[in-house]
Amino acid sequence: MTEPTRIGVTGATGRMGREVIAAIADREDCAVSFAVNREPDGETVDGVGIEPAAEFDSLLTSREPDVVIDFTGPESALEYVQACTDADAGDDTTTTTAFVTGTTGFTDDQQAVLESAAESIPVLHAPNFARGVQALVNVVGDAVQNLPGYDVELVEAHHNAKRDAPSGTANRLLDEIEANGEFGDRTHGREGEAPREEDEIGVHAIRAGNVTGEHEIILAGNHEEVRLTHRAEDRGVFAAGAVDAAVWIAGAKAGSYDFADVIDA
Ligand SMILES: NC(=O)C1=CN([C@@H]2O[C@H](COP(=O)(O)OP(=O)(O)OC[C@H]3O[C@@H](n4cnc5c(N)ncnc54)[C@H](OP(=O)(O)O)[C@@H]3O)[C@@H](O)[C@H]2O)C=CC1
Ligand SMILES: O=C(O)C1=N[C@H](C(=O)O)C[C@H](O)C1
Repeated sequence: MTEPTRIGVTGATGRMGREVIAAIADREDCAVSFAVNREPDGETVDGVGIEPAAEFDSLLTSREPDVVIDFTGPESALEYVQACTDADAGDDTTTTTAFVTGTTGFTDDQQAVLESAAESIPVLHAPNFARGVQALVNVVGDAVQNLPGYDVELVEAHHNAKRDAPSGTANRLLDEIEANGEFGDRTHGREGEAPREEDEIGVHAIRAGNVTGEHEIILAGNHEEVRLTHRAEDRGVFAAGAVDAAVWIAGAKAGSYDFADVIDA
């Protein structure tokens, strides 16, 4: 039997960190190597002790995880990926720790830092680890191409503690929409007196209560309407996808990967 993939978990007591630890516990092909947060208070998550994030670098060298799963924030994700690249000697003397991040809200510059880390270690970034969202990404371009001139609006809804808007998933879907049609500006929310521009894409971010994550693309014209909707019912769906990605990427070549690579493998 092959050795289980050893996974380091950041943001371990966050909404997603907890789900990731639970998802790892559900499987036999992987195990938690260590789990960190910034201010551990002796708490455990599913029996896993939480260690100080300040010790992340030394945990990388002492525990040698195959991969780190990160759901934190853009700045911290970059600090963690940098630590993984720094710990990698680029030869056989150290274990290369791959980096899987589901963190969203990166600026273009921050995204570039993630890309440059991928020159020395395997890095997989996905704004959404639900397989249904990947299916939605795959079909939305076709829908747009088949309905030229239709109005396109995107509505996403999340819990009231989410920081970034629009969501990372919304931005990914918008990129796909724009790559498949002739569009003008993205209009974030709408107010005032003028009707919508024919070619604008309306983008609406709802933040309320405990909503796990919903994305809907509306294509409307010619006295008809198509709605493509994904609704996550439980954060476990994201965690399961991230752990699939971690097991898949362990031992991969340095490079930049996304969740489609995992699904297509
Ligand atoms: N790709 C996907 O499928 C999904 C992506 N996400 C994304 O994952 C990220 C986290 O979401 P969620 O779990 O809901 O958020 P939470 O706020 O619940 O948890 C994030 C954790 O990250 C840590 N953290 C935040 N900022 C920093 C920092 N500057 N330095 C170090 N650690 C930090 C905190 O942990 P502590 O302070 O304890 O160390 C916090 O508990 C978001 O970007 C979200 O959009 C969410 C769901 C699915
Ligand atoms: O913050 C969240 O909760 C989520 N964030 C991701 C995003 O920004 O797209 C994915 C999911 O919708 C949940």
